[in-house]
Amino acid sequence: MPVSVHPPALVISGLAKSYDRPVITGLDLTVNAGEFYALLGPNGAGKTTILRMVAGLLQPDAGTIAVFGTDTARDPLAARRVTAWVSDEPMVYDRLTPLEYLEFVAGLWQIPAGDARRRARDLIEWLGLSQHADAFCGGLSKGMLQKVALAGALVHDPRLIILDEPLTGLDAGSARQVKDVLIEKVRGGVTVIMTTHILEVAERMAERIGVVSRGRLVAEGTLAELRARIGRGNTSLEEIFLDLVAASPETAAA
Ligand SMILES: Nc1ncnc2c1ncn2[C@@H]1O[C@H](COP(=O)(O)OP(=O)(O)OP(=O)(O)O)[C@@H](O)[C@H]1O
Repeated sequence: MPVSVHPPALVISGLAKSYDRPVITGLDLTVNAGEFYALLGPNGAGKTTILRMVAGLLQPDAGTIAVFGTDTARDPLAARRVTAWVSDEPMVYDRLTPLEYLEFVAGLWQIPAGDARRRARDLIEWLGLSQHADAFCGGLSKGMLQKVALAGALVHDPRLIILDEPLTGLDAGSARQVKDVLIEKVRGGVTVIMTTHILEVAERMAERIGVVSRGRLVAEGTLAELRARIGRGNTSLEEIFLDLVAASPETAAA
């Protein structure tokens, strides 16, 4: 099948994954290029499992995932080259400074040393880490490490950024910096998909919102579309979210 000139950033079809029981059960999801998309859902709904499969860290049992038209099973490296994955558990090397860590990651992507140093310095400044650029990561707070991990994920200039709960544990200032970086990226044409339990963040930042319940997408749309779907005007996202999850057949079956 020929690949379209402007494929969506992400197309998931019929995705399924079981652990000791089915967790993702036939998920279809499309995110357009350049979109800011928020994935919401109750604890255990399967959001992290979905994103880990998109990032190539977990093998689906069934279904396909295409990133900018590239099937992640057929050409995982090409898909990873354009994707950034930011886990909710930042993992960086304790005995490296943020600057060294970013240069190391850039090296893995075979970015020339001079270029790597420039990108690393820019990201460190952008995320307000300049004061800590030369301290060992092992001595940084969790919030700072989250920002270092985010910088590490951005160093190869990905076109799709996938983040799992990127704002949890960040103070107001750091959360602002991370939000600004993501908004700036979307303005530059990058696609951002993130999970969040902070509904206000989804409401303010995301162009479209997907609600996952028990491994399925139970609703999707702009805030206005979700409001219209539950038939109530001027309702908060929190109320919409609770209504949608409660009304989903998966919840009713449970
Ligand atoms: N490695 C694993 N082995 C067995 N079960 C798992 C594993 N990882 C996740 N699960 C189960 O899969 C389900 C979905 O988990 P997942 O972490 O994807 O949900 P989530 O929507 O990201 O939840 P949260 O909002 O709490 O982070 C949960 O019931 C979880 O216990």
